[in-house]
Amino acid sequence: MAVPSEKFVSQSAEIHTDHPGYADILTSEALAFLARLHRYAEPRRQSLLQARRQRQARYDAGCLPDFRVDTRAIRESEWTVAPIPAALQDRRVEITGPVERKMIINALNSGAKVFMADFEDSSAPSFANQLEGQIHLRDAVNGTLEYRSPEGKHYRVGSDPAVLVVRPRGWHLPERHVSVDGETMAGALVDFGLFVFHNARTLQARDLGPYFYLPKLEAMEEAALWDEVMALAEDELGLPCGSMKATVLIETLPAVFQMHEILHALRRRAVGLNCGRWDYIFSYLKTLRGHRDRLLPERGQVVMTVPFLKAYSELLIQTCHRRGAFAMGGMAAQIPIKGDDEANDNAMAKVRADKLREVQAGHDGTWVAHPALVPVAKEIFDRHMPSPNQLHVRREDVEANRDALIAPCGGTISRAGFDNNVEVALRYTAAWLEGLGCVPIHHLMEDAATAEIARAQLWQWLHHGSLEFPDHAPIDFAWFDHALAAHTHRLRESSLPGARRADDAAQLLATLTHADQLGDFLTLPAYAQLA
Ligand SMILES: CC(=O)SCCNC(=O)CCNC(=O)[C@H](O)C(C)(C)COP(=O)(O)OP(=O)(O)OC[C@H]1O[C@@H](n2cnc3c(N)ncnc32)[C@H](O)[C@@H]1OP(=O)(O)O
Ligand SMILES: O=CC(=O)O
Ligand SMILES: [Mg+2]
Repeated sequence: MAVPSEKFVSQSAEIHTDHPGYADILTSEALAFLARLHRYAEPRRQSLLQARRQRQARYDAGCLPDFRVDTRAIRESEWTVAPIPAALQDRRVEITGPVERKMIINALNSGAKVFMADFEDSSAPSFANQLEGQIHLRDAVNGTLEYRSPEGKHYRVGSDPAVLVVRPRGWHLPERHVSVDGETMAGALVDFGLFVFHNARTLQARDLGPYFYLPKLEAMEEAALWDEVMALAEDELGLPCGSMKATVLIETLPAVFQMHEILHALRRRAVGLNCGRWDYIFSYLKTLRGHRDRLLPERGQVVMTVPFLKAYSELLIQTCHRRGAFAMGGMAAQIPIKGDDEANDNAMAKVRADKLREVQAGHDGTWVAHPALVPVAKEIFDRHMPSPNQLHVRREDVEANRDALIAPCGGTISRAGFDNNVEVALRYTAAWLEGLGCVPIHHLMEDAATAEIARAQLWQWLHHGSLEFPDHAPIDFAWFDHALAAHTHRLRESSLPGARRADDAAQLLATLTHADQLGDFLTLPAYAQLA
């Protein structure tokens, strides 16, 4: 049913929506709060994004990332993060997922210690998705979240739910439906601002946060801006300073060289760092896009035991534990496979091996993508981590070695690996344009980060030229164009997620892959086409 467009105006914050149900999220007080956050943070956000571009220009000109000289004192002096709240002391298994009503209930009831409600990698940020997510989270915090499926199954949050941690969008993404003083707001501040405005006091009254995961940071100054935004919000909402807590995803290559600095910038509220391995691999590709000697092989070969990823995860553990913060592991891409026991056993064995590596290396917890994986990961962490965390594992054997962190990664590019990247990038982008931020493809969880790897690898392999498949056939644009046309046809004719947007996704992928420069984010041009 068509509903009239509503327009809310409050102290220069303007929002357009066709859904009357958003009125109790987009109250004039909430919009005024968003406007204050925007005015405080926007000039700095813009200059931080500019600093990213300047850094990348230096890498493109041949420089390699390294530890900072000007922040040596932070790395070398002794300090720790502020005490960590009781609710976050044991994070052995964290489930992540989009902010969809049924999935939130399932995640909260999954037996995981933490649920990361995701406005980021697993969300296609249509205004409807983001605002409905806010409604669902508000209902979850108020204890009223329920869902009745079309089959009549009734979903309700149980008595011992996971602790809620929210991941807003990264600093780079705009929210074009919200403007202040004629400027488009940052998606990050809209997600963060609406969540804290509606829930912070309720959570605080229950000694439960608000708690956040902060994605895609590249520098300590970006962490400092988050710290100040949270301090401003605490002040505005009457919360004690430092009551909002943050776990930072170390998922960009520049950030791995500033882990102490990032924790230091957030030290009154930092509780840990997380190995966001998929964006980290994407960032390795993007940061080193001009360096032919650092091409990556096909995605299946870039596993956590290759030298540059092993060095990253071990240095993260050492850094966190020296500072009294938790070192969270990351996401294995395997999900349960229905109707094929052998394939499912193999997938579960891969998840188990990944979690065993993490707990034995010293991680304090890990991520899973699906409720059926909670007991799998929990069993491993329970067996190898009897205490709530392993802050005592100091990993003093680990060396902060720049060359190890950017070590080239040997391997091959098979036709199947190339073809899989075309299929994943296409199908994910098409599903995203339909409003789905996470989809299973060939029994793997695919989200924005994994799709970024797929399309960045295609660009890298094609633009560095003279690469060959193992049978010596050239890896060239003719092969790419042919594979893209074949997958687009197949998707368009299917009933898979993304079928309706197959052609739009194909056009976007072709443009990005043929472009002279590797685009910063797939989701930026795609956002222009998202409803
Ligand atoms: C790189 C990163 O950033 S990783 C973090 C971001 N990525 C994620 O969070 C991944 C989240 N996972 C998902 O979205 C899903 O698991 C998918 C898309 C991969 C697979 O979803 P589906 O195909 O629906 O899985 P499946 O059919 O097996 O689901 C079975 C049940 O589990 C539920 N479920 C699946 N994944 C989740 C989850 N992450 N959280 C809560 N519930 C879930 C389904 O809703 C379904 O519930 P129901 O039985 O009550 O109907
Ligand atoms: O956000 C997590 C990642 O792996 O990327
Ligand atoms: Mg990520």
